[in-house]
Amino acid sequence: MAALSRFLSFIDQNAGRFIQRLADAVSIQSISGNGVHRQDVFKMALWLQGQLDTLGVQTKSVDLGRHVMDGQDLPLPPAILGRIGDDPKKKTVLIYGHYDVQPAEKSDGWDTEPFTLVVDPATDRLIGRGSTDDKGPILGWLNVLEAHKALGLDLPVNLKFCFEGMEESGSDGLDELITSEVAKGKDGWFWGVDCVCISDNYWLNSRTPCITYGLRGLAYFKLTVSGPARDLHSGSFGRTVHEPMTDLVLLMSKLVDTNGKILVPGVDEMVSVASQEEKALYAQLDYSVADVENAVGAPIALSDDKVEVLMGRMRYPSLSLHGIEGAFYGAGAKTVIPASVSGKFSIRLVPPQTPEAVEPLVFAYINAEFARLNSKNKLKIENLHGGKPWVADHTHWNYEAAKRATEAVYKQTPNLTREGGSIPVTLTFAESLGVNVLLLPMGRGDDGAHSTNEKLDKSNFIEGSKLLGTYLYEVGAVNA
Ligand SMILES: NCC(=O)N[C@@H](Cc1c[nH]cn1)C(=O)O
Ligand SMILES: [Zn+2]
Ligand SMILES: [Zn+2]
Repeated sequence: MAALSRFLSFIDQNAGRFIQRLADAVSIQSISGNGVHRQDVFKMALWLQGQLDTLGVQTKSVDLGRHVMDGQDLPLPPAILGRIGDDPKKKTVLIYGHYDVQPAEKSDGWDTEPFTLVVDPATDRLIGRGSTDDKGPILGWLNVLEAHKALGLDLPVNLKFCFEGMEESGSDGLDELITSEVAKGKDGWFWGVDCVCISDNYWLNSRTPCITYGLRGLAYFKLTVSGPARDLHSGSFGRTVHEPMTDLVLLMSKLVDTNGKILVPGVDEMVSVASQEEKALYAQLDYSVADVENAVGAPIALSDDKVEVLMGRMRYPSLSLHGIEGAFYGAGAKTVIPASVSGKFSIRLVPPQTPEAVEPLVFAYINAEFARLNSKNKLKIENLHGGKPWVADHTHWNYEAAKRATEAVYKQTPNLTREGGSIPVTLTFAESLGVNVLLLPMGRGDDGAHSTNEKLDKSNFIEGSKLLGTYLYEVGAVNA
């Protein structure tokens, strides 16, 4: 049997063990967004490095220094770099993924314990935090490596790996590592890379695989309004002082309208209007308004027009309000006037927008709106983190290889998409290595990444592992 067929059979035969390995990974609470779980992120890094070592990958754990998060000085989780194979006749593919996850508590509304992988026998879903974002895809690469090692097969390409533990919280330290390695030339870890593959996004729906050539960028803001020296009794001080929460809610209400239009002057206007030709590309995609409503679990799409909905996700910027720190949110009816409250919101950016171009518009607008309130409270605006949008050449051989692999595994033509989310390091790889970057997702559009009951369908994990391996064979066969 040819190498590829043996690889594919091995994945099917070992599905049970692969799911158990995913359960082991999910059980490590590698939440990067707070200090409480930082040691778990380190534990996850060690676990991942151990797996790669066992599978014959030469690895190194790179210390990325320290950073301050919510006033706490914390060690940054390491980048786990790896390489296997150095045959000059073969192409070299760089794989990126992240081993950190978003926070999750059962009380958020999960039906099961978030860090215990549950295999639902009724739906064949693998439910748990990180199952689809991004532990499932990372383990897909481990499955490919294990199959080749166990079968004594040579990999069709040389592989390099870069796995980070801070993606969900701004990728601190990673850009510096990549640029310093690139500056070392032939001695750098990324020397000789021909293309990059990232599996860290989702199909548009739950039936059609896709390959992705664009990501939105991000500018994340924190808006703090403070007044009294301490929290106040609303009976004693209501209507006697300027209340921070009132000011903050008024400011937050002026950022975006209920149809998604961004109200910060100049932000929406930076983006060109789509031509009829471009709209035709969105019309071709296998997608419907029902797909978005199914993914979010309610009939709340902003438009009945599929093209408008798709462009809202892929082609236009969006502004979302995320939360208010310091506000009363518990059960009961506490009659407090909070002394200081911070609103969090972010803008997803598309070309030609950049965080640097958008930030002054946001600051100027909010300062002007705050001045109109004639409040004696104090306002502070911070830009917490951000990243530029990215668009790739989808006619490149890297995309052609991914398309052939998808057709071979799924017997379907993939949707060619731009993703609404952000992976800031993508642009760093594209610019500093000067090579083509491809996004090859494993999970479906209804996986609920970042949400409650996050899942990866078993078939997506298993067929997705086959896809990643088949893609490597297709790259190995390219003559460019
Ligand atoms: N799977 C990619 C992803 O979820 N990226 C995050 C990145 C991010 C930035 N700040 C917080 N998270 C995203 O929200 O798009
Ligand atoms: Zn991710
Ligand atoms: Zn994520």
